[in-house]
Amino acid sequence: MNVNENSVIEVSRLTKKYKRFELKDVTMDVKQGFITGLIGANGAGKSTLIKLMMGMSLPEDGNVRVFGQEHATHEAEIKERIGYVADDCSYYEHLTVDAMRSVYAPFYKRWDEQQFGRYLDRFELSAKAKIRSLSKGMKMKLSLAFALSHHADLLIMDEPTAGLDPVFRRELLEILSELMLDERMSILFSTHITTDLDRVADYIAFLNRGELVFHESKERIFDRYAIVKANKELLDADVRRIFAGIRETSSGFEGLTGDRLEAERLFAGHARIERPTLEEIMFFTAKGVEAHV
Ligand SMILES: Nc1ncnc2c1ncn2[C@@H]1O[C@H](COP(=O)(O)OP(=O)(O)OP(=O)(O)O)[C@@H](O)[C@H]1O
Repeated sequence: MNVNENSVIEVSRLTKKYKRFELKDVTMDVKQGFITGLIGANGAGKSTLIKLMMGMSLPEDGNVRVFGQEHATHEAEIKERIGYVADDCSYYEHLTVDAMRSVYAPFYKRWDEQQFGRYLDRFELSAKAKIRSLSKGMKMKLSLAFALSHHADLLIMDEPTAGLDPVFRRELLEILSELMLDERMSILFSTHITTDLDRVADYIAFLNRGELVFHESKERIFDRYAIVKANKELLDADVRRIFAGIRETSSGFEGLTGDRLEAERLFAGHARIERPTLEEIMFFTAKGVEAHV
């Protein structure tokens, strides 16, 4: 596979099988200098994909390159350059924040003690606090402080906003925007709170039941997708085929299409055609065309 100069992560035809779940044939990249949001409902496979990207689990098929290299041969160099926030934020609970720092810091050549101190202050975390005494949100902040204190080139966060109050969620998004002022920085974060991405993401990758539905720039997604609202009589078999998901009511229907131009042609003057939110794209795609409400 050719290494794309502009991608920090490239995954190609990635497949991972669990007993009751399969991540199927996923090909995508994470572009350097941009924020990529990974969206999908609970259980869609976001953490599975991130763990494969991190080299923490091995695929049945396909391959992963980070900074153009493979984990099998360059694990230490790759890890050094990634700031990782896991979904479970697992630490040695009996340690203090400071003791945890002395376990964590030696793994990173570019560990920056002052930077870590600044983040602890910013997040109002005490170095003396026992980790077990921290709330879920505070542990997430601590995890972020660690991830941001070794001058990583790539930040990967698995559901960083889950369990956080709206004030800190907004602060996190501000931090991400600050980080992006360094144009070499790249960020991938997964979330099912899609409103977080409306503001900051440049690219969106959408996983549904283990399959990549799209990976495109946010502008392109909103150009391409549309919600059509019309009377039920217009919903014949021919029309159904343009929808990724349909919600029917007693008199009308709402449908999501990935082909706005085709919808405008078919429904000219007979339907309302609106711009969907990411949440609506997720909802309708997960429901599919057979859904009735
Ligand atoms: N180690 C494992 N063994 C077996 N099944 C697993 C394992 N890890 C994940 N799964 C299953 O794979 C599916 C996808 O899980 P995953 O955690 O990747 O989803 P997710 O999109 O991150 O969901 P959430 O938003 O709930 O965290 C789930 O059905 C989960 O039960």
